[in-house]
Amino acid sequence: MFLVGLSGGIATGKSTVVAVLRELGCAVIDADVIAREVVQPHFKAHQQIVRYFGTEILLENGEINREALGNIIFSHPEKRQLLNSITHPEIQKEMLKQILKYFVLGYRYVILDIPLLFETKRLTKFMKYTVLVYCDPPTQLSRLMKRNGLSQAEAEARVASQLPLEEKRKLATHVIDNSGDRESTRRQVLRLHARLEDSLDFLWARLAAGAVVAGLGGLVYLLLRHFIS
Ligand SMILES: CC(C)(COP(=O)(O)OP(=O)(O)OC[C@H]1O[C@@H](n2cnc3c(N)ncnc32)[C@H](O)[C@@H]1O)[C@@H](O)C(=O)NCCC(=O)NCCS
Ligand SMILES: Nc1ncnc2c1ncn2[C@@H]1O[C@H](COP(=O)(O)OP(=O)(O)OP(=O)(O)O)[C@@H](O)[C@H]1O
Repeated sequence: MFLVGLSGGIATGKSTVVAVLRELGCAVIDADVIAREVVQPHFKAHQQIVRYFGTEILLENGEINREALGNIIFSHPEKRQLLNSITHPEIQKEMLKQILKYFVLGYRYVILDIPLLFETKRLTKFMKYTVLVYCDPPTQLSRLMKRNGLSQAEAEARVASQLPLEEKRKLATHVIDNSGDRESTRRQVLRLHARLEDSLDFLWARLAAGAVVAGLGGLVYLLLRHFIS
């Protein structure tokens, strides 16, 4: 089994790409979804967030007010660091559990959608491939402003809280450019999927070649033993 890391910048289109991969039957683990689960009331991370950020970041029902917490952490790097140090270990534990589940179910590769994959450098070494969902910076900004109802300054602060896309581009093994329409992105995802499947055939071919070499070696050994004795 191998792992494929999928990342991007904020609002560059990771979820849009993941929707197509899921349609194609791929196993995908979404770090943003897990990040929402691990901060539900009664979880350890929830208590720690309230301890450090105060009850003013809670909604009336006790859940985290994500908008309020976002406004704080995207404009204060040290508070963002603190939130990351609370949530990231919990997110990674849950991701590991889900990887094991897919392994047991017999999936041959799992795609991990991790927004901060390239920022959290030690994670990339577990990935056979890394996919960057890219879109040009003006498009990224306008999609983010529109989707989250943010001002230009607010959207820029969120983009600036991550490694620049051009840096991530250099680190990724594959790039999907989502600057165009959804159809163009879909075609690129289909190509990526075909490559992942080909790479599986390649792995099986290597395993088969290994088995043949081992078999031949065994045969030569038996023949030698027979003729020598
Ligand atoms: C700050 C929070 C409350 C904002 O919640 P909200 O529902 O508005 O956004 P959502 O969770 O859907 O995230 C949207 C995008 O914001 C970006 N983002 C989220 N957290 C961070 C962060 N700590 N640093 C940089 N970018 C981030 C990612 O690109 C992500 O895809 C939330 O993102 C959060 O709890 N973040 C900390 C956990 C984290 O690092 N999540 C990212 C996945 S590992
Ligand atoms: N090719 C496209 N054409 C037009 N709009 C798009 C396209 N791709 C994505 N969008 C829109 O841009 C916004 C961001 O896309 P999406 O939610 O897929 O990004 P994301 O990277 O998953 O975001 P996040 O960083 O919040 O996780 C959404 O409102 C989505 O509908």
